[in-house]
Amino acid sequence: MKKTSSGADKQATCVEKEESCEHAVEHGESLEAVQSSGRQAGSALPGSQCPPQLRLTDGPLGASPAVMETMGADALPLTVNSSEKRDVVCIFGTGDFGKSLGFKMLQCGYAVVFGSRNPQVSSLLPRGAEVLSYSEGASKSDIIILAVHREHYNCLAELADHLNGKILVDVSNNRKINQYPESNAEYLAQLVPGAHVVKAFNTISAWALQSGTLDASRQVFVCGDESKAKQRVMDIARTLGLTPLDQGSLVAAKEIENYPLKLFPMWRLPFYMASVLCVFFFVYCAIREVIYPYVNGKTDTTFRLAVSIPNRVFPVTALTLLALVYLPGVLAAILQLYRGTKYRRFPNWLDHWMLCRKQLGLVALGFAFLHAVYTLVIPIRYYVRWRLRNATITQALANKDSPFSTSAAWLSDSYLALGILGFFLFLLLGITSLPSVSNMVNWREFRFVQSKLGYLTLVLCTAHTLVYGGKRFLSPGILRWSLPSAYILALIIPCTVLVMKFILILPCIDKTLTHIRQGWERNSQPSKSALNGKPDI
Ligand SMILES: NC(=O)C1=CN([C@@H]2O[C@H](COP(=O)(O)OP(=O)(O)OC[C@H]3O[C@@H](n4cnc5c(N)ncnc54)[C@H](OP(=O)(O)O)[C@@H]3O)[C@@H](O)[C@H]2O)C=CC1
Ligand SMILES: [Cu+2]
Repeated sequence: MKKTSSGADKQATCVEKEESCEHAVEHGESLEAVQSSGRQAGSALPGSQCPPQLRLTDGPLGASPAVMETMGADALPLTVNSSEKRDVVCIFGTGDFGKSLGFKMLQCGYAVVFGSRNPQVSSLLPRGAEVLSYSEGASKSDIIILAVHREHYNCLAELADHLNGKILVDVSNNRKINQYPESNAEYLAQLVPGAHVVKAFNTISAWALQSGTLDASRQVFVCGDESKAKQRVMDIARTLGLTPLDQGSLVAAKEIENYPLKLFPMWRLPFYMASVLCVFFFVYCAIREVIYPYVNGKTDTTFRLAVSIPNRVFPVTALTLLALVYLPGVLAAILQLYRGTKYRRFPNWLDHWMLCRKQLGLVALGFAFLHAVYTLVIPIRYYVRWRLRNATITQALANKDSPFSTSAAWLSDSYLALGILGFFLFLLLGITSLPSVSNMVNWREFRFVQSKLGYLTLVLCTAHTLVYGGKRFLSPGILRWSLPSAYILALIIPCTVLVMKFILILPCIDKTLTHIRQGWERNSQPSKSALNGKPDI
């Protein structure tokens, strides 16, 4: 989310955020959907990738004596047509990032001029690039990419005259989060006030640019105060086959600089929730299925710790996590109904929870997958084969046969069918949330899959667990030390979510909620806090 400084801006951001949340809540899907529509808008245009491979034999600026060695045979620059006039881009700094970016730009048809402290000794630069001093390089282009560390920006103050009116692209990163009071881009803007500073490319690694493995990091977050300058940088990013995302004014640079330093920010909460659930259910099942039999009958059932108990913990965790994907949407809807307006911020914890729903869903899918694998090995387990054999022998010795029970067959088959269908839809949800797939579907399709199919998955998986309980469900015999089976606990959150959702879609409640989401407010007086831009919570 864009960082803004003024109160009015803050309000705009707040409303914008709630708009997104509102959509998300309305349809119960992940906010990723909201982001995905932005992604689509900013995604690389078809055909904006590097042009067909035609070798450049000579730089557009003429082969200067400073043209350096090649970066290897496969690193030869490729371009459209050497006779075509190409944009000239200047890169300051001939380090790892400068070289890799220059190489990629040459490949994509740009003319590249490097600015270096020592143009004569810079080596291993891509063929076709010219190397000049900083001031000479700056005079060749009106767009200059600074592939230099922030610590060395002070030398740019001397070049201020050469940089006036130019677009300066800051690509720098820091070693620590919030290392300096102001962002590197803002610091640069202070050093060279006459230039238009744009922050971009800091989330792309030099290695990815050079090796072409850009799958993981195609997104380029761009921010700057001058919109034309920003547009030009975004055009360059598109031409390089990247996906530029406009993050607003230069104030956003601080957040953009922190991105590469954050380790899985959106995955932390899902992993934390999953770990807590796993540990809790593992200990719970161990008490019921290992410690209880030992205390009561001195039976050693520790072997259950390897397969039986994990195969209880995984499905129970998967189902609880899946319900936790849909719980914040329901809570947000209730909050909006209670407040009678959508123009108030959700509490931070709810906001954060909403934002990591996609990750929560994917972690849940991982556990569901483990449950499927563990279930497949059940027939080859020694314990299971031993029990089957024993039951058969006992029956044979007693000369008895067990009558076929249609209801038991129905229960077992419905349990399996619900599980298989639930898992299939779960997989479908996971696949459609991948950026490569979500970029291919439109906003309506994405919403349909993540919301309608999502709830259907939750219904099927909850039903799968209910049928598993079957007739034993409420029999007191399944209590051990008054503890019910883990699957009964696992049903609490999913059933609560489904009941709440069911109430929310009742016509009378749904109508009010839809009104609120369309901007209607119960108290017609505008909220004071909404006017001065302060969050309510
Ligand atoms: N490496 C990466 O994967 C990424 C790097 N970045 C950012 O790109 C910038 C450059 O990184 P990288 O190329 O890895 O760094 P390097 O250390 O490899 O290169 C930095 C370059 O800065 C120039 N420079 C200018 N003034 C000085 C000085 N006083 N002392 C030393 N060097 C100076 C040098 O070029 P010359 O000798 O030609 O003047 C040097 O080669 C950094 O801000 C970094 O945060 C961003 C994303 C990824
Ligand atoms: Cu199951």
